[in-house]
Amino acid sequence: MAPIEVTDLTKAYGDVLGVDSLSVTVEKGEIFGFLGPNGAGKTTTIRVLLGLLAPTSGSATVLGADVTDEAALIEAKRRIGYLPANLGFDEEATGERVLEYFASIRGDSRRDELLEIFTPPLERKIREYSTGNLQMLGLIQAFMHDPDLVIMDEPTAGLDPLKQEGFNEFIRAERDRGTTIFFSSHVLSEVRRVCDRVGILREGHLVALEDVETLLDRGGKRVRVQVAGDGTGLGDLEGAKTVETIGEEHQFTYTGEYDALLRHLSSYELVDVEISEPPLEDVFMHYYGSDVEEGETANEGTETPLASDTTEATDA
Ligand SMILES: Nc1ncnc2c1ncn2[C@@H]1O[C@H](COP(=O)(O)OP(=O)(O)OP(=O)(O)O)[C@@H](O)[C@H]1O
Repeated sequence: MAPIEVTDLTKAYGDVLGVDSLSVTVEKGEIFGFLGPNGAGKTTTIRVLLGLLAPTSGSATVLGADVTDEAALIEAKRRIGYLPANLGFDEEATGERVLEYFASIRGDSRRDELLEIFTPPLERKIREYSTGNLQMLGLIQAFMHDPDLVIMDEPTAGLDPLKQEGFNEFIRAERDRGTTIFFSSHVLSEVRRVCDRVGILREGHLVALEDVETLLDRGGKRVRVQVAGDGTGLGDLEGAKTVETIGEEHQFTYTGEYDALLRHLSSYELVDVEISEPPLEDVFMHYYGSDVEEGETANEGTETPLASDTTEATDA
């Protein structure tokens, strides 16, 4: 049985469907990114998987335990790590005390190793912690008992770029040891760097389930061309979108075959051609279409938040 199996899962909050008929399976030893804008249903799914919310219909299992079977779930949770969106640690406790508390429940065989990667100030009280330090403490508690499955809600929120890279390297190494990792994000670039597969959630529905390469392919390639003389008609090609001319350079996003592109370009006198990975916002537009507002997209190479708010909804 796969570490996470979700079948036709629906969670209703009164009239609002947090998740609607969601089916997804996460295989052993993969990093699975659960991507979606605010309100898509990511936190709802995660909370159902941890037994913190009861499904309205459908089913879900984690490490073979039905999430509605309390005894089985308690047993399974010994081998699960969880990083919630809101950590809720005791404000008056020190970081050290928080880790001791979790160690007493589940163990801490990998604590020292984790403290070399993530460096929260353990002697300080939680109320003095910065967002990034709190997140690092949360990551340590999620991994320190050497779980088989780790479920994380927005794990890199608040981490600086260096720590984010440390996190990426760490979870790749964990995956290589056979750990299964499931995490939610609204940042495409983060998911693209580390995940094997991605599920894209929108308004409670799974709108895509892809490996990362396919996800990027669907966004197309970015083509930049400079020609000697007149470039009229450069973007008139099936599969070419968002054609624009900036100075001497013609740019477009291309989702067709290379052959057709090269044949088309060869009819011009080319000065320079660059074909690169799609800007993240093109991938984003492919899946989210009209929901994207202008201010929510970013330039290539920068993070593309689906939205800026990462607050976790509370239970009904
Ligand atoms: N306690 C609640 N009561 C009523 N509606 C809720 C509750 N929690 C979530 N919802 C609704 O369920 C839907 C899914 O919310 P959820 O928090 O799961 O989304 P999310 O993808 O995690 O969003 P975010 O990125 O903002 O954390 C939203 O429409 C939300 O308003």
